[in-house]
Amino acid sequence: MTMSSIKIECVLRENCHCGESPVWEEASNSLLFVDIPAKKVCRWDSLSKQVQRVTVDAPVSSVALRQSGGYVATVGTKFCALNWEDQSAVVLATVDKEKKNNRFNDGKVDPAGRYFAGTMAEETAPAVLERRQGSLYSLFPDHHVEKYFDQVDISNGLDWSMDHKIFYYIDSLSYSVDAFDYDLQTGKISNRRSVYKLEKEEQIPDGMCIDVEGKLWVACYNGGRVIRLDPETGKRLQTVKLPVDKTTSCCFGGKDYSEMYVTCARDGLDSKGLLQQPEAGGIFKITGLGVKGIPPYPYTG
Ligand SMILES: O=C(O)[C@H](O)[C@@H](O)[C@H](O)[C@H](O)CO
Ligand SMILES: [Zn+2]
Repeated sequence: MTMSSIKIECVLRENCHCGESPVWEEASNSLLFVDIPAKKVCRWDSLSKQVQRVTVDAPVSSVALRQSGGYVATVGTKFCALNWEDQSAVVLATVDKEKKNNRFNDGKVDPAGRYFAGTMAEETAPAVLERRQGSLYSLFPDHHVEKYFDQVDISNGLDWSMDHKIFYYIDSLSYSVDAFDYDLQTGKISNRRSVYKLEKEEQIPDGMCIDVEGKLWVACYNGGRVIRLDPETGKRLQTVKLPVDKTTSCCFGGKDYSEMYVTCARDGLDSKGLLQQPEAGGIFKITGLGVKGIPPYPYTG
């Protein structure tokens, strides 16, 4: 029998307007993340506890590792390469050129090194935006872009099954976690279906990651929690509540990927909410979950 001793700790009081896209970088013992409206990519060193920040020229919605060094990020409607040393961003591709109010949102690299990311209309307030303006794309290693579908409200969490045969995806305002069959060789998706519908108190599904047992962890915006789902049975297995409401995304990291890191937002809280949740916008670490994650895949282009 194993005793559950879950511990939740705010490891960094960053006051992010909208923290997102946590990614563990094993080589530097660091957590990468972004603050979307602040246009910042951040790197928190878990050993020294120091943060480095790079400011870019548009809202930055996701960051990922790059095999050849540095990072890739989605900035505005551009896929960019980010050089950490000189803080420069080079555009690799642009999407949604005719949609001036759009920006990228969540993104993640697939097991073959393609960078998937979707778009959305810019919000006037959290979850308030022109609907069905977004699309899902991926940047291939040769820098060409493929579009999968349009009509997306808020393109959000994404990950792949352990056998790489399923792609999981969240369009937040559908209140559903969806699955597609995935062809790793070609990067093609097919056969969309829902694997979980959020309950009312779970609020809005946002970022997502998978664990080694193939279960999905979904951060619930306004729900102040991450939930663990079994995509095969459609059942929720676990709820872990956090002391902040606007939980946006999660990833595994730390020693052997046994810790979970959770980002959250400050934007959208009123003055009372800010007083009640002083750590809103910080980075949280959850230990004692008893399940590990997997290393992030690097972009191979
Ligand atoms: O973090 C994101 O993915 C979006 O950019 C946010 O704006 C929230 O998700 C949204 O407001 C709630 O759905
Ligand atoms: Zn998100």
